[in-house]
Amino acid sequence: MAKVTIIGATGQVGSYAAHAVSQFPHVQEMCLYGRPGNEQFLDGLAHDMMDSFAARGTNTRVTFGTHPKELRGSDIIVLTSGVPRHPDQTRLDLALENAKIVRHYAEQVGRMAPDSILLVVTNPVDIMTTVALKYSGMMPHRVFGLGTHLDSMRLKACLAEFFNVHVSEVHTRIIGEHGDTMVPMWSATTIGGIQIDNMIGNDKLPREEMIERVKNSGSYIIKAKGATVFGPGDAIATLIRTIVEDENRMLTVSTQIRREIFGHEGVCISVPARITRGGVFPIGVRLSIAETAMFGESVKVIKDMTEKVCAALDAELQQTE
Ligand SMILES: NC(=O)c1ccc[n+]([C@@H]2O[C@H](COP(=O)([O-])OP(=O)(O)OC[C@H]3O[C@@H](n4cnc5c(N)ncnc54)[C@H](O)[C@@H]3O)[C@@H](O)[C@H]2O)c1
Ligand SMILES: O=C(O)C[C@H](O)C(=O)O
Repeated sequence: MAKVTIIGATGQVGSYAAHAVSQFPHVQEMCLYGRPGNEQFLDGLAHDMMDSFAARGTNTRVTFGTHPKELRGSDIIVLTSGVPRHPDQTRLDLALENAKIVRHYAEQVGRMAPDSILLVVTNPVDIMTTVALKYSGMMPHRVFGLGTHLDSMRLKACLAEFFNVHVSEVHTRIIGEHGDTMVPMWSATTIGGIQIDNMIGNDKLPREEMIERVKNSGSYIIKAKGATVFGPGDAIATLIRTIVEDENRMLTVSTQIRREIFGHEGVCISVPARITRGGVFPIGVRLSIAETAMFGESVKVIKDMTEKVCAALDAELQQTE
């Protein structure tokens, strides 16, 4: 049984994720957490969710609050607080502003629930995962980001459509940045268990266009309806279910990588990882030459921005001391 807390529960992604996660029988308590001043909204959200649970026959207890003590006893915390991008912005444009918000909550989590597992959703998610890891002081296997799990699902949907099969027949993953330098792992892509290069019709697969569609999916949806909600919310729910039910699945999430298995270190970036009730553990894999080069590019983009952001946060802290 688990207590799951959503920080940023008043937001679009936070509120939908809270509802989606509450359906799992192992989730005993769902705590809706937000900034002071948002109590009335959180109260309303809790009541609305309880009505839904009565209709669905869900037994999860809903609590809410804005005081850091609410974080105590959490097994899993999902951090969704932060500003979302406008259609003309990139995710990286949000880095400095959101890093301050993530640092604030990471410090609270580190103090109140250091043994929990912290899932970071706030964008740019890879950089925010490093910020959360640094300022929470938690163990690396206990802090991870949604990363390219959502992008992998988006590619999966494109491939299912192209080959006209059920999505569950498609296995694929995108590694690297949740952003423009993401790296499709065609070498790990199968349809009904058959390596994609062996599928008849594969020569007509518009690979470049598909990856462009995945890269632009977030901004396309934001332009059309203001925010991406169901995609990220259900991607979050899958990860939480994997942890609470100790499924030991191998998914692609942002986690701190180690030089000995990836040749790079000092960043959180998406790689295949084993996800259990005990945390998230990156798995070393052999990449093709092209994938290795693209992954190196992705590491560089994330590393440069992470260093800038952490330097700015440290400078700000020194000024206030
Ligand atoms: N990683 C992903 O795949 C993914 C997917 C969707 C959204 N996101 C990111 O999640 C974040 C939230 O998106 P959303 O659509 O729910 O936005 P939203 O505007 O609906 O919600 C923002 C939430 O953050 C809180 N917040 C905003 N500024 C704050 C501050 N200064 N201090 C404390 N809390 C603050 C708000 O109260 C609210 O709860 C954004 O950064 C967005 O880019 C990431
Ligand atoms: O694109 C965004 O800004 C939101 C999120 O990262 C997404 O990919 O849906």
